[in-house]
Amino acid sequence: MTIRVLYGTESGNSEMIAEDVAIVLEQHGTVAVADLQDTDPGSLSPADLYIIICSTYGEGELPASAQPFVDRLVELRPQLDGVHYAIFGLGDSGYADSYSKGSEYLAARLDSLGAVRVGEYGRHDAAGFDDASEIATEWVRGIITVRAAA
Ligand SMILES: Cc1cc2nc3c(=O)[nH]c(=O)nc-3n(C[C@H](O)[C@H](O)[C@H](O)COP(=O)(O)O)c2cc1C
Repeated sequence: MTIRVLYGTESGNSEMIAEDVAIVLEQHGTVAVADLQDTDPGSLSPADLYIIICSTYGEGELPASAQPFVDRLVELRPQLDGVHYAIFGLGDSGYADSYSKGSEYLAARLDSLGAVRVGEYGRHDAAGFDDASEIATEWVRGIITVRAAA
């Protein structure tokens, strides 16, 4: 199994978080980090575990680097039964009507194709004072615990 950390970003925060999360995950196996825009939705495999880090932009939209992945996902509609993923959404609750909607949209598309979400939905709210990296690395340790117990 490879743990594949996929990020969708507009201004780079999710990429930084993906790199930090990958350092934690490297203690648990083989890890590969990739931008969602370089990922083929048809390549998602039940043999791997996907850790998705994705922000929200515009008014509840996907960030630029996640958009082509989701467009392809909607077009191809690959069968994702048995594909396990965990997701961490970066957002800002100051955008009250669209808080974290971009990552939620991505998760909903994966779910609709049969993928199985693992563990808690991770979140970082830029309106608060929490350090995104600390929140995300703690969250991903929880994901590993949940997977190990499965
Ligand atoms: C122009 C702009 C629009 C944004 N729109 C939203 C939004 O609708 N909902 C939300 O939860 N966060 C929104 N955000 C906050 C971003 O998701 C947050 O800053 C995040 O950390 C950016 O991560 P990234 O650099 O990986 O794209 C917006 C930020 C900017 C600058």
